Amino acid sequence: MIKLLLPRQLVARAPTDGTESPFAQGLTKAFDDAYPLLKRAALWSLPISLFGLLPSVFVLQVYDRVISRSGTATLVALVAGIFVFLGIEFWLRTRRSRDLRNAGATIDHHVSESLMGSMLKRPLMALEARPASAWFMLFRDVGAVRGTVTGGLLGSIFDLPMALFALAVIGVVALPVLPIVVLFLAVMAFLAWWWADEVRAGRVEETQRARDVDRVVSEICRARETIKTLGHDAPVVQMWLQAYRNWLAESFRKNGELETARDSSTVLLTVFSVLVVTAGAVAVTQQLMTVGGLMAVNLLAIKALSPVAGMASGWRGLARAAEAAQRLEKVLAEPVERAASGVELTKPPGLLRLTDVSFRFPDAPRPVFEKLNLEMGPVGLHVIVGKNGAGKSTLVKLLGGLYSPSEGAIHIGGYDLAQFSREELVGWISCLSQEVYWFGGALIESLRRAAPGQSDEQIVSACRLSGAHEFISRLPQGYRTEVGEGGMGLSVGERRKLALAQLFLRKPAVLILDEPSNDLDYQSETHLMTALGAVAKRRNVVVVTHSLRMVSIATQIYYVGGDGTVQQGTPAEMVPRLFGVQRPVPVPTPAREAVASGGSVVHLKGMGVGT
Ligand SMILES: Nc1ncnc2c1ncn2[C@@H]1O[C@H](COP(=O)(O)OP(=O)(O)OP(=O)(O)O)[C@@H](O)[C@H]1O
Repeated sequence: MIKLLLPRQLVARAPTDGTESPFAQGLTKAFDDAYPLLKRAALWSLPISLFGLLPSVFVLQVYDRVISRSGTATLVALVAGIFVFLGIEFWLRTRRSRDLRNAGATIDHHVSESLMGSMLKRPLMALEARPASAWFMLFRDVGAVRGTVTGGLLGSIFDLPMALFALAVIGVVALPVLPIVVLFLAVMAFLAWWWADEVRAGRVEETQRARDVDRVVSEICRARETIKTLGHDAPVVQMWLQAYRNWLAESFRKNGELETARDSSTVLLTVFSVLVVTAGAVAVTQQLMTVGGLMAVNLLAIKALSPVAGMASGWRGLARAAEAAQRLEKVLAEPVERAASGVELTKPPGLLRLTDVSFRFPDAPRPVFEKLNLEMGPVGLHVIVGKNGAGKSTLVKLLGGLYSPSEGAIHIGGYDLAQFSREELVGWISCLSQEVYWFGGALIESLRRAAPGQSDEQIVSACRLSGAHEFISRLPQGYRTEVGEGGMGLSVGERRKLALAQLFLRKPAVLILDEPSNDLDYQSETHLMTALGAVAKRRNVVVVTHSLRMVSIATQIYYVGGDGTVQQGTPAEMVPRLFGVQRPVPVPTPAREAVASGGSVVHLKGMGVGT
């Protein structure tokens, strides 16, 4: 019954398009789990509906038995009785509210969990396809869907039996006015349907425009520093105002319609009361009904009309929820990355091999790479260089298994990357992307999150290697320092050093770093070169860089041409050609020592980079 009453859009099974996402149907499953609670809430509603009629019965009895017959004892009994019943009604209402709250929480929890899983488990390219604000708004949609069971609409649906009971009682105590009540009920139901044009048309223009405002605000918030630095306030305010005014105009129009509907129903209800009293008075004078019946019918008529009026005002929330639900169902059905194979394999050597690899972004006019054949590793410092936009980051995302080749295959130590899940790969190949995001919280905890189970000593060693230990030691709370959201309170270079430490802690076979010396000062870059040179003696280190110093200590250089090709050679061969200098830059002493000594064994001991 409840399934029939609930909006069909919210419980309908979405077409799966043959996708295998474990999160598809997340919404339907959430509603299925909440269903027993909703069913029980509906059952509580039946006695609540009956108890809802008590005040009118009380009024009827007071007028007909107490006032006309001076029955004080009857009045005492009636008052005592109504208080008992009101107590029971209160208890029933709290039970129903609790069930509805739990149903709402169940839906919220399940859908949020599915959405979070679906977002984090999808391939990087699919993740990048939506801006951060779009993801954020999807999480807000969950609240709109939850609102269908915790909001007023379901309550109105549950109260519909009360309307029928009220009509039945009116039929008994005030039959002459029943036709007027039924007529008004029909008029109100028709108006409710008429006003629900948003639901019928399946469009919620206002909601869409509100989402546009949210998107613009979110972008402005993220770019606040850039806006301030470039003094872009005026154009940004214009951009926001345009979106805001669009929304306001639509909201104004919608609210105008709603207010007209509300005002009309208020006036109609007054007209209705006047008609009922008039017809009732005539009926009383003709002794067709009692004065008590006349007084009671006013209360009963309100009970009969209020669920219908409630449904009329609930349409808007329903329209929003239906739109949100459709969007969520579509997103949850989108494919995610493969699940873990479940087969435990020993960590392979870090030899990366690309065989006939081509890669093209969807809808891009030309491929970024075509029939690429390369080998890197299993140890050494492999430096990728090339002009902006040539495809360096794309190449390292392919090497890290974050992008899948359009054609060809990439192997690590003989295993095709395509067969592994992200969780499996991350232990073998760890990447540090160009943009580092640092989660807030105590430094030591955030560092440990990268590689659970590591001792404090191992964490400190990794920080020494990445160069983070020096600045952490200067902080009054040291490793216990609480950092704000997004690493607030740390410099960009400090965040990069922390992220590097996390990478070292994982002890992968391949370390991939996209422009790691960005934001680092001369000494820090020297330290990084020393560390990477040391690690590269035992592991495969792949670095994208524009730094000639970093290039100079490479084992091999890979030049991404931007025409789909990659050329490789030693620094002695490539540096003069690519950088216009005769020989590689002299390597700074510490870095040279590290490279020469196989990573300064003393330096590396216990630093989380041993095999
Ligand atoms: N998600 C994407 N969708 C479509 N095209 C993309 C996407 N990401 C990058 N590109 C395009 O692919 C090409 C290679 O981009 P990539 O980021 O790999 O360059 P890059 O060599 O790392 O550049 P930079 O040195 O500026 O970081 C560029 O032309 C870029 O515009």
